[in-house]
Amino acid sequence: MGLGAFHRSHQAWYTQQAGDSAEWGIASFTGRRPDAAEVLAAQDGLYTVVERSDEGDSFEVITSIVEAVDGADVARFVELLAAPLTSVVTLTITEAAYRLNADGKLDSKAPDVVADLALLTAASADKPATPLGRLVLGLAARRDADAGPLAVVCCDNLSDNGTVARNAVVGMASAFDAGLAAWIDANVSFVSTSVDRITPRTTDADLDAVAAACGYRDESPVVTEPFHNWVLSGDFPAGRPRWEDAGAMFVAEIEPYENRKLWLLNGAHSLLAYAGQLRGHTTVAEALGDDVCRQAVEEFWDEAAANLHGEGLHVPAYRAALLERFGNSRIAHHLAQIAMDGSTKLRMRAVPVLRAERAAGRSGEAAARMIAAWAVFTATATGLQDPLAADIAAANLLQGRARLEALLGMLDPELATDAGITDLVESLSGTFAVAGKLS
Ligand SMILES: NC(=O)c1ccc[n+]([C@@H]2O[C@H](COP(=O)([O-])OP(=O)(O)OC[C@H]3O[C@@H](n4cnc5c(N)ncnc54)[C@H](O)[C@@H]3O)[C@@H](O)[C@H]2O)c1
Ligand SMILES: O=P(O)(O)OC[C@@H](O)[C@@H](O)[C@H](O)[C@H](O)CO
Repeated sequence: MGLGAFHRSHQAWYTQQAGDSAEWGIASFTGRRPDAAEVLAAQDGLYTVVERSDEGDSFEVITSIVEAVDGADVARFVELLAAPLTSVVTLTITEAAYRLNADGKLDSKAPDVVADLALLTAASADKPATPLGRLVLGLAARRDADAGPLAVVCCDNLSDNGTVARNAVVGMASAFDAGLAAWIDANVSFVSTSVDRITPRTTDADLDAVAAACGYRDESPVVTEPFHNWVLSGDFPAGRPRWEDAGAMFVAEIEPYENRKLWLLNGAHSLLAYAGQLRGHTTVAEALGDDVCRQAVEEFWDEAAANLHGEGLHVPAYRAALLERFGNSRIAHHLAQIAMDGSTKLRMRAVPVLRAERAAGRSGEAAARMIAAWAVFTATATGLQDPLAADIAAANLLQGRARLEALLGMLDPELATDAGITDLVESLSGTFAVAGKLS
C-alpha cells in the first residue's frame, strides 16, 4: 500500500535484487489518487530506477511490480489479501496517514477515520477511504477465507513503526469487531523497520534524462541515491523474498538503528527544511552549503548522538556519510517536500532528542532550534500542508507565549506546560532570520 516514489526505489528494488525474485510479484496500490497506478499499469508495471551519484547516473528496469492498482479498487485489494499466496503487505503511506494524535494513538476523531469506522461498522462495509480502513477490511476477508497468517511491514518514517501500525490497525478493527481484533493479534505479524534511501519526487527533466540515456520513453521513472539501507525486526509467518541478498539486515533489537536514522538523517532533513527555506534555499544541498544551517545541523547531531546508545552504530562515520549524501547536488531534494506534515514528523525527529537532553539536565537548545524554525515557518508559509493545518493556523492567530504554547502542544502536550521550553523556543525564534526575508 502506498505506490509512491519510495516504494519503487526501495521495497520493489530490494525484491528485484532478491535471489528468489522470480517467485515473487508485487501488487502495488496507490493511496489517494489513481494517477501513479494508471501510468505504471500502462507500462505493465515496468519502470526505471535511476541511481544518481555525483559521478553520474545508472539505469535499471524494475520488473517486480506485476500489478499497479488504484487504491480505490478496494475489491481487488480485498481479493488479494484473502489469497493464501499473499504473504507480505508493506506500507509506504506517509506518517500522516496513520492518523496519530500527539499521544501516539489512533486519532479516532479524525474525520476520515470516523467515516471509515462508520463504513466498516455498517453491514454493507465497502470502500473505506483510508489505507488503515482498507487493510482492516482486507484482513477480515483473509480471516473469513482462512487464508492464514501474514506480515505487515511498515516502511514509513515513524518511531517503532511496527507497533504504530499494529495499534492503528487493531484500534480500527476493535472498534467494530472484537473477534477480528483478536484474529489480527494472533495471525498478523507487524514488522518494524528502519528504511533509508533518499528518493525525491520525479521531475519532467528526469523523464527526459531516461529517454536520452536509455532510448525509450518511461513516463514513471524514479530517481534515487546509490545508498540504500533496510533493517527489519519481526516474523514473516508466510515467508518473504530474500531481501538480505541486497543487504537487508534482520535484527532482534531495532530501536538503536531506528533512532540513528530518524534523528540524524530525518531530523537534519526537517531542520534544513524549515531553517533552509527561511533563509531562502530550495534544496537540501543548497541549505547544507549555508554555514548557519550547517552549524545548526552539527549541533543537533551532537545532541542526538549523546542519546544514541547501542553496539555498532558507528555514529561518526554515519554523520560523515550523511554530509556526503546531503551534499549530492545532482539529487534535487526539495525542502518544500520534506517540510510537509511537520507536526507529525517533529514529534519523532525533534521531540525525543529535546526530551532526552532535558532529562539529562542539559538545555536541548539544538533540538529546540528545530522546533523554533518550524514555528516561524508555519506562521509565514502559504498553503501549509499538515494534518493539523487548521489548528496551526488558529494557533498562529494568538500572540506571544500563547501562540508558542499552542504550537508546542501539537507536538507534545507536556512540552507546552514547561515554561522553560517555551522560553527557550521563543529565544531561538530569530536564529534563521535574514534581513528582507521571511522571519
Ligand atoms: N522518499 C523518501 O526518500 C523516503 C525514504 C524513507 C522512507 N520514506 C517513507 O515513505 C513515505 C512515502 O514517501 P514517497 O516518497 O513514496 O511519497 P509519495 O508521495 O511518492 O507516495 C506516497 C504514497 O502514499 C499515499 N498517501 C499519501 N498520503 C496519504 C494519506 N494521507 N492517506 C493515504 N495514502 C496516502 C500516496 O497516495 C502515495 O501512494 C514517506 O512519507 C516516508 O514515511 C520515504
Ligand atoms: O519521506 P518523509 O516525508 O518522511 O521525510 C522526508 C525526508 O526526510 C525523507 O524522505 C528522507 O529522504 C528519507 O527518509 C531518507 O531515507
